[in-house]
Amino acid sequence: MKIRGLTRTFGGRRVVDDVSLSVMPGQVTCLLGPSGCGKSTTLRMIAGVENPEAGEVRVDGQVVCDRTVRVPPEARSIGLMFQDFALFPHLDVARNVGFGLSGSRAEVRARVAELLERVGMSDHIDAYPHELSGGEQQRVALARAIAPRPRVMLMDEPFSGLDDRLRDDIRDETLDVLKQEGTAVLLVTHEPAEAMRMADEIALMRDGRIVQHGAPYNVYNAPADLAAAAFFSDINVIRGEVRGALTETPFGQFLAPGLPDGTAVDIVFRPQHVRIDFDRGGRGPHPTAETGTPARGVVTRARFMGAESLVEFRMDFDGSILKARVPSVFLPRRGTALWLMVRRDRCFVFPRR
Ligand SMILES: Nc1ncnc2c1ncn2[C@@H]1O[C@H](COP(=O)(O)OP(=O)(O)OP(=O)(O)O)[C@@H](O)[C@H]1O
Repeated sequence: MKIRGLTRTFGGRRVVDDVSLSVMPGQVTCLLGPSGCGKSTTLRMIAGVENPEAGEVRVDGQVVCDRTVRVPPEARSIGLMFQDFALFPHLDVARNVGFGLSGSRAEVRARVAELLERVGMSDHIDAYPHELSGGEQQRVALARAIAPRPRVMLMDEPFSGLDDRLRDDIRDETLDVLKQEGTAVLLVTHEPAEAMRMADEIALMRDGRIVQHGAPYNVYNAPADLAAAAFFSDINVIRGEVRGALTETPFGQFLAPGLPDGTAVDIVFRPQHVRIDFDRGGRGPHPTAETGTPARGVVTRARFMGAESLVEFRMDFDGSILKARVPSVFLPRRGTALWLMVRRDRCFVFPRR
């Protein structure tokens, strides 16, 4: 599936602004962004229930929507799975799944049986939706959505109604089924963890635009800007200024390639890339190439989180607060002086906006 230049305005505001992306068969792209950034509107235009002002949608190379063509939603070979896209309450599982299928009764019955087997619901073929748990209903909804073999599946927060444990299982199972079918999947979510778990590609959306697009690893480890970094985790920010393609900070020098002298920059790093070490009579550990110069801070808060501790420091150099995530064998007391170092290869330098 390929979309190009999709644009939609509501009340004079461009809620979707020139959005382009493509999803290959058997691939999952997550449209990730905060509430209200235009994700659902994008999906609705692809599905055909909302009309774009500009742009084009292609499924398998065929135009299903542009300035002149408007293929109706049911003829686009697009399946939908939305959180509130309920099963028909008055139909049993078999008839829910077979609802949109054409062919002889025997063919429909065979396809329904195959799909229910695939999603592990064969034992519930005669059940009605109210007799099923949320997870079971979701499995049936998946079987129903893939029954007509759509080339594209659009999913809008489809797992948000499920509790955490179940959600992980259903996500993985759903992905397996869609990959086996070779469906191109576009999944909308506002949860970075969900996107990273499910996506081959993440398209990060903000204010109606795609601000970054790439594999989860790359989007997480090479964010396009400060907001993109902050969307995936807590971040620490220290300020600097560029001199000779470098910026000097209490943690040592950082490269600022391509930025002219005098540019104000934010040096950004995630709490898990902070190392801590003991105070040795007012001195810290030696600087290293990996972690640069240590800087001293005093613990203002430390929380035990199971696998790790979240520790906050007030830094000696300017009184600012920095956060560190460290293995939970460390749970320093409030008021303890410690030395912080940051993984230099995990810091991002952005011009300040
Ligand atoms: N039919 C409509 N009329 C007017 N404004 C609309 C309409 N549909 C959406 N909007 C506005 O467009 C913006 C984007 O909405 P959209 O539902 O696409 O965002 P979203 O990123 O999916 O958010 P959420 O995750 O909360 O659903 C919002 O400000 C919303 O209020």
